[in-house]
Amino acid sequence: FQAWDPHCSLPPQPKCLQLLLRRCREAKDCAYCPYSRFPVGAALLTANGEIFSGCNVENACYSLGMCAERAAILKAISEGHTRFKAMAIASNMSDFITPCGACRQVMREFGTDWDIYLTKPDGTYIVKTLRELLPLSFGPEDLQKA
Ligand SMILES: O=c1ccn([C@H]2C[C@H](O)[C@@H](CO)O2)c(=O)[nH]1
Ligand SMILES: [Zn+2]
Repeated sequence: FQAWDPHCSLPPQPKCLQLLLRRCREAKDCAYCPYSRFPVGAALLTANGEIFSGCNVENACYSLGMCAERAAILKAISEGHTRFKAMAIASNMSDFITPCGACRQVMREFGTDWDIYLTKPDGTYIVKTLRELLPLSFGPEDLQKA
């Protein structure tokens, strides 16, 4: 199922964006977070128009918990997708949810000019590029500079 026209380089169109926003809210409802009771959902739009979602998955060994954003990226990579257009993130917080530093770095591995939609439960959102979320970042290209 193609959620979005892969030949178009513009941001997700309204219909696709609504789907991306819905998919991150649905993923949040799957969160396994008995320790923090802080459910998060993410939905990742690939360059060919597919959506991969993820939720946070915690563990009795607290440090082994995984964030929703990385769960979505790991699912997409594992199914052969490495080019991403956008990610939407949802939580139950009254403010816009914003990804942790570890997730920003993992997102950055796959480019700096894709869009991250930070949402609130009331359905409002703000959009930031990865470059805005992680300025002066270190990435794969930098390894060639030594
Ligand atoms: O952007 C975020 C912020 C937090 N969490 C998770 C990690 C942990 O399971 C819980 C509380 O930090 O929320 C995410 O998945 N994504
Ligand atoms: Zn994170």
